[in-house]
Amino acid sequence: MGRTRRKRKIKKDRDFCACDNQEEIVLLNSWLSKHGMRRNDKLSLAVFNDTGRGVLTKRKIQSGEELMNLPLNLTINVTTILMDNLFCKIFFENSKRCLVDYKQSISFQSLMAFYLVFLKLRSGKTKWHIYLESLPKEYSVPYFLPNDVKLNIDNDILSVISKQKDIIDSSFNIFENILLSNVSDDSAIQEFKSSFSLAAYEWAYFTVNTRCVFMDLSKVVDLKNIEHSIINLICDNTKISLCPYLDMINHSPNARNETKLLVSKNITNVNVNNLSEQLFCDVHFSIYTKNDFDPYTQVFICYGDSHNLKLITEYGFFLPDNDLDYVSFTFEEVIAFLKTKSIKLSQDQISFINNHGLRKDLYIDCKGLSYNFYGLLLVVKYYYDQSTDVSRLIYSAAICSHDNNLNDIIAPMVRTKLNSIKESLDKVSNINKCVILNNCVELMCQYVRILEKFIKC
Ligand SMILES: C[S@@+](CC[C@H](N)C(=O)[O-])C[C@H]1O[C@@H](n2cnc3c(N)ncnc32)[C@H](O)[C@@H]1O
Repeated sequence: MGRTRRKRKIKKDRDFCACDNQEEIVLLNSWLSKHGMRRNDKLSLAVFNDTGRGVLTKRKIQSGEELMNLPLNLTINVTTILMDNLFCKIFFENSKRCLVDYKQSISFQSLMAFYLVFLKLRSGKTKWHIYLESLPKEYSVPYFLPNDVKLNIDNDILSVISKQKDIIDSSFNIFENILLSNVSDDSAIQEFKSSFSLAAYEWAYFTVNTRCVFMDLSKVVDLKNIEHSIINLICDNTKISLCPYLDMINHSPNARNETKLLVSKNITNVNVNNLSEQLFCDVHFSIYTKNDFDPYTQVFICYGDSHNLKLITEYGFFLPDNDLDYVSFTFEEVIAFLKTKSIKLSQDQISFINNHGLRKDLYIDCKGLSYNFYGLLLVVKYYYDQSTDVSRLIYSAAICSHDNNLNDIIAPMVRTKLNSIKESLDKVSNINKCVILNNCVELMCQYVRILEKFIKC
């Protein structure tokens, strides 16, 4: 094949379509360079067939290369919120003593989401406008599934959605109340008060959920002496940040990368009252890869070791053949099943189970029973067996965790779960598929494979 034909063939086989010419990306790129972002010049944005929008390298990247480097001022982090006086007025110009009444009552993620809704409403009046316009308009997490579709998806997925809903609803209510008791006559805050909605907050919550990166600023900023700051509202830590462009990189479980905070001047432990934009021009957030990437392939980072239940419910995507997937059972479910087989555990057995922490982490994965599930069943089967030392068996369970006698005890329960997942799959097969539902179906099929393999063993 000649050079030109080879080039043409490579182009034809490509699994992506460049998107650097789209208006919002052109604007994003020039906004980023204007504000001092330095990025590896091999990188550009593209839409990939399998993963959607992501980062492409046009030339070979080698392990150890920096992918990009952002001045702290170009990321939305805890200091950005603290320095935004108008936003802070929401809490300070208030008939309620917000810092006292709502002390440690919201997560930092919720506050970030509230701040994003505020920025979004301010549109062209803040420097973040172009960045916000480049964000996805919607997210493919099951949280957004219609209620009638939710009826037939797996319980594990439903339980995550319900926890997300609790957090979102309760923090939304707190922010609504804070806005109601705000007394500022600033027109921007007035406008925000009348337009703050659950739909906007949900979008912002999942923007933060799917795009934030870990960023520890505790060496640079003093986040301990915070009596009069809105950090008082936070019940967890503030170590997450939104990083434009860096948040365009998709996940691969095989990727390895590291981030660093590069501080060129002597900036340490700055008091939250002395923060200034200027100060942080000299602090940069850098990410470099520990992988090699071939020309015209996608550059990935790893968001952390994750099973598909987490990837689907928190990020809205699915990885095929994910060995980390498992089907979980609750202790109560197992006990109820044993009762149907006339197996009732004695008080001694229950105490042994509690003392050895065997009530939790009961699951089956592609390798079989989890360590705790194996241990629990050992207690069920051998606790009163004179010839067996259950404690010793549990400690050697990590090495020897296959015992058909144990698997047989719970086989009927596993079969019932398997059949119920299959029934749900049958029901959803009649519904028009969307990306979200497809992801849920993929996970349920993965559960079926895991349970079928267990029963066959
Ligand atoms: C940090 S953002 C990455 C950029 C994003 N694709 C975009 O267009 O803005 C994370 C989101 O990208 C998508 N994503 C990341 N890794 C993926 C993968 N391996 N396969 C499919 N989608 C992925 C998911 O929607 C996830 O919530």
